[in-house]
Amino acid sequence: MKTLNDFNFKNKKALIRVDFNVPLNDTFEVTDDTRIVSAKPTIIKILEDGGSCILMSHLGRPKGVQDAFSLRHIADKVENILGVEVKFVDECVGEKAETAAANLQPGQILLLENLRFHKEEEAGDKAFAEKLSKLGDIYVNDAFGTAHRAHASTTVVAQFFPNNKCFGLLLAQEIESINKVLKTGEKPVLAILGGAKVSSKITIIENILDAVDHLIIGGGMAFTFIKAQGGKIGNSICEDDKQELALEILKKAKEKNVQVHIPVDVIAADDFSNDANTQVVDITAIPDGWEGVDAGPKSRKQFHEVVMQCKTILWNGPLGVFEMESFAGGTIELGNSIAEATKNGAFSLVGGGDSVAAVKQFGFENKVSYVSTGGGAMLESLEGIVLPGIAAILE
Ligand SMILES: Nc1ncnc2c1ncn2[C@@H]1O[C@H](COP(=O)(O)OP(=O)(O)O)[C@@H](O)[C@H]1O
Ligand SMILES: O=C(OP(=O)(O)O)[C@H](O)COP(=O)(O)O
Repeated sequence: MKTLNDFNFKNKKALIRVDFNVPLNDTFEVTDDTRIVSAKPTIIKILEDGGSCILMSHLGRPKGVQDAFSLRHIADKVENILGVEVKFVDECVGEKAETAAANLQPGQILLLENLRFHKEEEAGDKAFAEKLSKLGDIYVNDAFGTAHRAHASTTVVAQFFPNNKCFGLLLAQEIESINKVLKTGEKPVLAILGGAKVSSKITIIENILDAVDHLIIGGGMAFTFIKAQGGKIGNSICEDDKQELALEILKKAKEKNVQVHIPVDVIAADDFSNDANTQVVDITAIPDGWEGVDAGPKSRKQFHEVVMQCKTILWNGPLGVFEMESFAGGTIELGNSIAEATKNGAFSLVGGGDSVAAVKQFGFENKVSYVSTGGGAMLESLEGIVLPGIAAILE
């Protein structure tokens, strides 16, 4: 696996795919700069070698050229974080971009305009990728968050650098942390899957059964499993067409000696609002008109005990509707348990858009071993798929 450290960038132009798809507010300020900060080590290493950096990224999902999605909005923020002047060019291919890249001197940084202003980017167009490739001498992919997309800049462009392509430090670190869970994780290994996207996560459960000793199925995910086993779930969220698969997963887990932990009690609410009436009920007997919105006290205790026994912990998906203060308790307690286990030496990996938001909101960011910069990308990796952006470097 070629990484940045296998190259010396002296007098070389690095064409770096970063994922600067960061959230912006109404006045175009970056509200979460994690992805920019995470790309810094790669950029600095190249500059310190005596090379220059051409940064390319998408931002959002624009339809054609839309100023609201211009990377110009984040250029100052990038400059600020890197501590080096960032030149911006309002194109990513063609004469203007090529001239700007050609004029770049060692130690300088150029930020290209949003790749998705060209439909060829998402189409994985070869001619477009070739135009991008003209800008640099060495291709570096450091965009883990977009590694599950087979786009021109993440995948196709690599073929124009057969001997001059490598992973950036962030991407290498992300791969390593996923491997720590799936391949080399110290036992017992625990996966905690919560949240709401049952259909997109249920395939992940199947895939990771070989890698884990314990599995916690919490949050909105739990109800499909409870209903499939004959429990009464009231108005709780459920994906009826996945019930059979849920039973199959429980059967497979048993065959593979994976211990599955599903909440035994829940906080049920009579309305999907922060000030709904609530009661703690058995998860298999939720009254009609009520829905499970957070883990109950017995479940929290049960999960704490499981977490504390495990040496490798993967967490994706909150245990309740954490966006509402009244239903954040289960997620916070789980975060505390994982923080405590990590302090005692466990390796913990958290990923997923909402899970990472929860981790940051409740201050666990520095108390877990690794917070992934990818949502979809991390989930797809856990399904055992070699992501196209990663495969393109390995080929
Ligand atoms: N019991 C529940 N009922 C309804 N929604 C839930 C429940 N538990 C968690 N959720 C919701 O799940 C969402 C996050 O799920 P998901 O998108 O699968 O997680 P991630 O983005 O971390 O992968 C949150 O918005 C949260 O409110
Ligand atoms: O934010 C991203 O993905 P994520 O929301 O799954 O973490 C990536 O930048 C990919 O963006 P896309 O889902 O528009 O291809």
